[in-house]
Amino acid sequence: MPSWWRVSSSKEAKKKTSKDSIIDTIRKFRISSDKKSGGSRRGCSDTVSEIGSLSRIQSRSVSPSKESKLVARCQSFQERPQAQPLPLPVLHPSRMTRTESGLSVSGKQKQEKGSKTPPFLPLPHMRTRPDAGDFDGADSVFSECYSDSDDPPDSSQLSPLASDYDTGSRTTAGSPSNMIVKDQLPVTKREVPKPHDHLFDNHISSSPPRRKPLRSHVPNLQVPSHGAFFSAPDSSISSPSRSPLRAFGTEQVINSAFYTSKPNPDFPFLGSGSGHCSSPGSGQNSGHNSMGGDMAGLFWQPSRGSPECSPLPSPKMTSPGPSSRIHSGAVTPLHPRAGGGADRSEDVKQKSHRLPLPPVVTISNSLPFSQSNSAATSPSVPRSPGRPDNLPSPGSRWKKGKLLGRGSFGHVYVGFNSESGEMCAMKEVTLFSDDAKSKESARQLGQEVSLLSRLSHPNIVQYYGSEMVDDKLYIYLEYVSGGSIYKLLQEYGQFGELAIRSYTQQILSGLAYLHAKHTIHRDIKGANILVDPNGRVKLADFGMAKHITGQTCPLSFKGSPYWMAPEIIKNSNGSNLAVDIWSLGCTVLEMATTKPPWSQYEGVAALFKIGNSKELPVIPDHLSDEGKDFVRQCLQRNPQHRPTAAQLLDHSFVKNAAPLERPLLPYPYPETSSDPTGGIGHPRNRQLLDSDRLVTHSFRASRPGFGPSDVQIPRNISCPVSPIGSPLLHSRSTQHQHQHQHQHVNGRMSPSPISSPRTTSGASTPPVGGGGKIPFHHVNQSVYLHEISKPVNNIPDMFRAKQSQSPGRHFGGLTHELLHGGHAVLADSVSHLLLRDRVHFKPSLDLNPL
Ligand SMILES: Nc1ncnc2c1ncn2[C@@H]1O[C@H](COP(=O)(O)OP(=O)(O)OP(=O)(O)O)[C@@H](O)[C@H]1O
Repeated sequence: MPSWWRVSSSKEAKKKTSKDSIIDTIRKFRISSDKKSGGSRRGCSDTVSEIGSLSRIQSRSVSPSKESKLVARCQSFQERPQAQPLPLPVLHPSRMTRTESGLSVSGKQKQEKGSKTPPFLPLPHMRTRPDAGDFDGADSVFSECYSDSDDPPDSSQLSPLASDYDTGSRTTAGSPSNMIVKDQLPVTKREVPKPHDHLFDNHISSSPPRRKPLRSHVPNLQVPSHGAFFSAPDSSISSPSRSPLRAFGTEQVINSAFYTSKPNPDFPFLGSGSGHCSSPGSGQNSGHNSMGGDMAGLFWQPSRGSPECSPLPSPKMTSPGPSSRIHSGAVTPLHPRAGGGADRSEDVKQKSHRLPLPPVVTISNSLPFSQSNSAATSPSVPRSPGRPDNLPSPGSRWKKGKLLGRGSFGHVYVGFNSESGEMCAMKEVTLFSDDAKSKESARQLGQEVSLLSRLSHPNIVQYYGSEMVDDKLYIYLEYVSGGSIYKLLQEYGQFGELAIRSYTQQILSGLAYLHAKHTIHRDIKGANILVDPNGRVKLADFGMAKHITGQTCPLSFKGSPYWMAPEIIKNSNGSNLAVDIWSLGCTVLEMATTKPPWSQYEGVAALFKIGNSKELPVIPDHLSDEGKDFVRQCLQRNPQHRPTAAQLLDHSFVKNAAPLERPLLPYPYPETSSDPTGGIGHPRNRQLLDSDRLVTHSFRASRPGFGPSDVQIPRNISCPVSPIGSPLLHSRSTQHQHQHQHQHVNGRMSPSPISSPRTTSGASTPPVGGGGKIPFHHVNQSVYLHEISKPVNNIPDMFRAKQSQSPGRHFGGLTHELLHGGHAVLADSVSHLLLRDRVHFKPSLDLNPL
């Protein structure tokens, strides 16, 4: 590893050569480790994270001053052994230990010495939550450059500290207006912070960073009626502001930050220490390597075994690892448990003690959301009759089970409803009211929730709802038990082409849907893609997602280095949506080789290669010609030349991808179903099948990879939420219903793990009026995919029930939004449906959203 790539604390930087000093400065760009990916950032999420506790014993604790040693982990991928089929090698504990002073990494530890590697995984990015006062970017793993205009900060409201690591723009989503906390419960004045002092105010208190549970400060938090923290469309998510980082092209980075020993005065984050760069979504805990602006995360981290259990310490601190992410502005919310003391591997946990008790329901009837959006939850708003105060919220019925993983925001557990037998994934985030990081965490979470609450697609992890319990925020999500692609790669090695084709097709389906809603994921990579036991893929981690108002807008310097599109690095304008396509191409290579492209390069070198090089990454020979072409299509440096997700669905590489799921129901299934909600056999589902074909995209590309329009067998049709209700559903001929029905059943109707008969992922969605319309232009017609404005059927019954009891309330507030907010989208099938049945469409259907 190049000596220049050493990472050191700010203090040590002074003693270093000018070159190293620059590097330290670059660190402040903060590459947050990815959340889940075992890689880096959050590192090791999943159960591995817990295992990490054990690994810690072996890992060496490194004080911040020894951060430079962390660099050892940032080796080129080439130096690292390929992932082995067996899990143990991968699960090599990473040599990282999290201590009060920071993460310790035993450098290139003996991953190669797998045989000697203890069976325990390394500690995930367990990071001790630093005091605000300690937030000196250099040593802070969380720091993340806030470059994204998504979150334009109100500098006037930021304390020195806050502004310190909110160098960039701070999202307005977290603006006071959107984060008004209502004190609904009697509290002493001392306990109730002034509006401007409140965590959820957009104001960042300048008072000393005392860490008090949010609850102590905010007895009741308001939640928007729609349930989301913020309204995605209205939030700053789509803010055009530019991230400070954006001003840097690769060249700029090199010239200004890397090769220059002086911090660039134009970019505070470079010289002000990384303290300003804290990424809430950076997921240091998950091991995802995401860039929050800290270049320190620019390394491909070999994984111990799973992204969630990323061998890498926090990507931010060390390397971005497979899951390293660059958050251009987030503040990393460290979980109190980030210290690692409480985290243990799942196995260990099960052996050592019982699972955590279900969340205690001291329900605050509100969440830290915008008052403006929380009319329903406002004290002034009459509560639903039949719902007494303090009645346990729907979510409270979930009992917290085993730890699934660790993210930058907190921990994710299995949630189980002993009454209904349903399961979900519970993301537990402890919020504090007195520091900027908590505020930023809330903002980021709100952004993610806001987006997720409006999405409903079989290939996107479904959001169920959220609630505040004491000082903890619980976000309930669809439980995807298979882990991430990254984790699977680390545990079982590269995928076979069949799996790659299937997964890619599903990812594309999710992306097509997402893009149709003018939303960019911005962090597509193996670590953020979950897989269920049936091989169904679900896009997850929308912490960096962004809703855009137009086709293009300034690109934020966010993402995970190795998966980051060149236009982002070069700070050039382009189609935002195209960045996901680039990342998809990288993910395909990741699935084929276990590593992302250019992983042989480190840090800045990798960014430079990606941003300035004209060459294509190495495409493995074992990949079919179709696969190679697909990758080339995705990795076209000019974003305008990249096909859209919808178009790629017609690429021969994925077009005929065979479904991996096992048939769930016998065929033929009942013509009718007694299930009023529209079970799998419900007529509505047959309509859904029809809709699948109706929405068929007849895109015919001239490119080699885009084959003729064969009669396609719908894949991945098991839609948690069917597009029923869409006008399209009724326009299709019924002649193919049975055929589709059959295909549907045999191919994709398996229910998601959390689905009850009613909530089966294949359940249909009740017909609803079109809320938002997602227009698609066709040469001869415009097809509108209407958003579902009625409850989606893949929501656990408990939420459904509550919703009926207290429409508009949040505890369920978010759920409510999902159920009634009118944001669930019908276009769930847009993805795989596009491009299928060309018989009904003319060839030039342009699925690009307006
Ligand atoms: N819906 C889910 N089903 C199963 N496991 C999940 C689910 N969501 C998350 N996990 C697990 O929890 C880990 C952490 O989740 P996640 O990354 O979403 O947390 P986070 O706090 O949002 O982190 P970040 O935003 O930094 O990426 C993941 O790596 C994954 O292993």
